[in-house]
Amino acid sequence: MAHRRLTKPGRETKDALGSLRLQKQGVNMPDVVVVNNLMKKYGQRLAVAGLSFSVGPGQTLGLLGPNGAGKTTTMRMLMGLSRPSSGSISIFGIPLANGLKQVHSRIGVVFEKPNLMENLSAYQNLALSCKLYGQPLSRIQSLLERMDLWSRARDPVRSYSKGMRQRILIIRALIHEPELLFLDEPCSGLDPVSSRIIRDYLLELKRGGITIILTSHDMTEVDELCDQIGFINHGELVVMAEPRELKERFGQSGLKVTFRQDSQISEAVIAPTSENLGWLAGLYAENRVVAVHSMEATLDEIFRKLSDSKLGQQPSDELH
Ligand SMILES: Nc1ncnc2c1ncn2[C@@H]1O[C@H](COP(=O)(O)OP(=O)(O)OP(=O)(O)O)[C@@H](O)[C@H]1O
Repeated sequence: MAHRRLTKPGRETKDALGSLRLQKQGVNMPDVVVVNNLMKKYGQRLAVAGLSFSVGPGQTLGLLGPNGAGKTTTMRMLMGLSRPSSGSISIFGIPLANGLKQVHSRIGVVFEKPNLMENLSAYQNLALSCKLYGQPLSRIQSLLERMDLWSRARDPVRSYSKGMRQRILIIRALIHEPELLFLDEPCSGLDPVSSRIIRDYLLELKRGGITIILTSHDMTEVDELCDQIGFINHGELVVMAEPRELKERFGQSGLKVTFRQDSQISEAVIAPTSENLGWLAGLYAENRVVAVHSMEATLDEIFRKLSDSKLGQQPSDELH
């Protein structure tokens, strides 16, 4: 099933699709989320130390960082579940300090902990959400089919696996066709099949123009889904950039060289320095090269680099 455009009927063509068209034509649309100098203290502990960033319409931002970096604390403040110690958040141009009421119907939230009604079936859980948001029950079947769960729709949620629960949570967050979706580690601990179903669905939503903010430890997921990556360490935003830009700036591309050594085949991964290229030229001259493959820097490698505390303390204007 093709997911319907994630805006209220009637606004569909004018707002969301129109916005995307305008973006493509180079007309700047207002940011969906604007975060300014956001801080959160737990007693003396500074969990979030002054984050500022914005997310444009239709963008997917991934918040990355090591354990304890402040990602979930940031998400909880964005979701309106936790009050910032200082700083501000505005969503659709409306300050969150005024309460969630004005933006509630336009955002979808997937909490880090499943909070489904265990004794009810997936269908009943989703029917409750439909009633809450004034949505027709007819939406449920197509969403469950899309997430490959229709055959289990009448089973109680307590009999579901973790991956199935997660898919239900995502459907529930989308039942009212929000324009902005928050996901805290959407595929954490899921098998590749469940992760694939969820990621494919998120990619489909992206194509429909939804704005997404997610946290993740999975670099493949972030690389595939995110237009921007915000790397947080010690509660600070170390860098905010496109995945491609991160790889160019912080990654080290390399060459994998397969060559003959004595009567054996050996492999070496080398950085493209002049010394290494000289060594490679020598191998070519001796007709010992079997294959050379270029290797792109991975986000995993960059994650390790950025988690380094010294890099985390670089002045922000060098990195932003
Ligand atoms: N309710 C709380 N009370 C006290 N300290 C907290 C609370 N919640 C989080 N913290 C602290 O705030 C800091 C940031 O935690 P947070 O959960 O935001 O990190 P994270 O980046 O989401 O980590 P992870 O990747 O492990 O989920 C940590 O030092 C954590 O111990």
